[in-house]
Amino acid sequence: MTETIQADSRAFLALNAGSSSLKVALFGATGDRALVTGQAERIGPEGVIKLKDADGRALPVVSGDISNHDAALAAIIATVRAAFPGLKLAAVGHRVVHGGVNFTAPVEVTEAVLAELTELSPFAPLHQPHNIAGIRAAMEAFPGVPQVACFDTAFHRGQPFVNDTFALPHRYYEQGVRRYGFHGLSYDYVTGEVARIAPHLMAGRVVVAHLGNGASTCAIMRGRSVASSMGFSVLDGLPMGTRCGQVDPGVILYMLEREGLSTAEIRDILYNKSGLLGLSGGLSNDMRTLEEADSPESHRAIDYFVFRVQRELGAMAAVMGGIDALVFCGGIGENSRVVRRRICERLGWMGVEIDHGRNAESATIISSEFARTAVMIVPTREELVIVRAARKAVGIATEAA
Ligand SMILES: Nc1ncnc2c1ncn2[C@@H]1O[C@H](COP(=O)(O)OP(=O)(O)O)[C@@H](O)[C@H]1O
Ligand SMILES: CC(=O)OP(=O)(O)O
Ligand SMILES: [Mg+2]
Repeated sequence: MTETIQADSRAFLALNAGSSSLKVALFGATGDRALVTGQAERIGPEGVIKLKDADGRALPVVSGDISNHDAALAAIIATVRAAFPGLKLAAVGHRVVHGGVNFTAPVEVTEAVLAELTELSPFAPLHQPHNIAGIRAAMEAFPGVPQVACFDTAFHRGQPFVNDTFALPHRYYEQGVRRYGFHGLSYDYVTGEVARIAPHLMAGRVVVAHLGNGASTCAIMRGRSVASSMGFSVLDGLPMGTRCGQVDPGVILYMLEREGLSTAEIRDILYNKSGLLGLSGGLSNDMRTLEEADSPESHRAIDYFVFRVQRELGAMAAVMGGIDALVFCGGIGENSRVVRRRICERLGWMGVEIDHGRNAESATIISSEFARTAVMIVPTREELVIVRAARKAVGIATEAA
């Protein structure tokens, strides 16, 4: 069946709790090939768990309950344990969405670190509590094994002040009310891949569109993040599965003053009831379902999504004075040919022109031969970035990708 991990070998587990998914990967001490990859997706009543070994064979799932993130995590750990009896881990790496001002690099988790991360939960309520629960669950399941937290915000921390701040009284900046940006583990991986596949492009101006259940864009100049569409919390920028993306703050005042809503009710609207779900009149937060529905409600949601991605990509190119490459990643960016095509059709003015055949095949390079701007698809591997950090934390050098 599955490849066996020898008793003396050291394995690394990566956990990545997204808003709609819980992704997992098991790696050996070296190499980029995972022994197991998989995920619980559409977490909720219709959720499913799929795990496969290095050869793509499905692992038998131990428990199918994935009505919430905790149940999904328990089922995933049980499944991995059953597939690798006697599994010994050298470290577990975790995606942690918010690292605030202080966490600018991966860190080994202690109770003090957990306390600080818990303080940041209100700014990423769909993620941070699951990230922290994942760390606690892994501490319990694998006692004594180092837990390494890897931050989505870290990749962006070197951004220039003008992209890092809001135009609020300066004391807010001092208090840590900043434009952090997220999806940094994904952008880190994509940056490495573009540098490997097309080094001349990474030496220039690259715009990445991470389009998943959460979505953001990032402007990357000579390999460094200089701007991102997400801000202080994971709400800003693009519309997402259930999150609103950019809204005029006056709308929040309207909800408070005119509608008399409580902060809990407003939080629920902004995080859970908006985005594709809200726009489609409650039809779905899932792009696959919306594409299949082909109804006025689904069109409304997809049209807005495409329009806002177009706007944000234009903004990212503008802050760099132009663009050399556009890269798609995330569940929608990697898989939805229709959304990619529709976005790219609106970006001809910035030299984007795709080859429809390559786009239909989801090829690595989908721009047409003579297009001024390269367009690429890079399936993101946040779990690999996490495992590389976990290996580093326990003193195993990671070979160059
Ligand atoms: N084949 C596909 N076509 C269109 N959308 C897809 C496809 N596969 C996945 N998606 C979309 O990707 C999104 C989930 O992205 P993902 O990056 O996995 O989520 P998360 O943000 O939870 O990590 C969902 O909206 C899903 O519908
Ligand atoms: C930061 C964020 O929105 O993450 P995800 O896309 O995994 O929900
Ligand atoms: Mg994700």
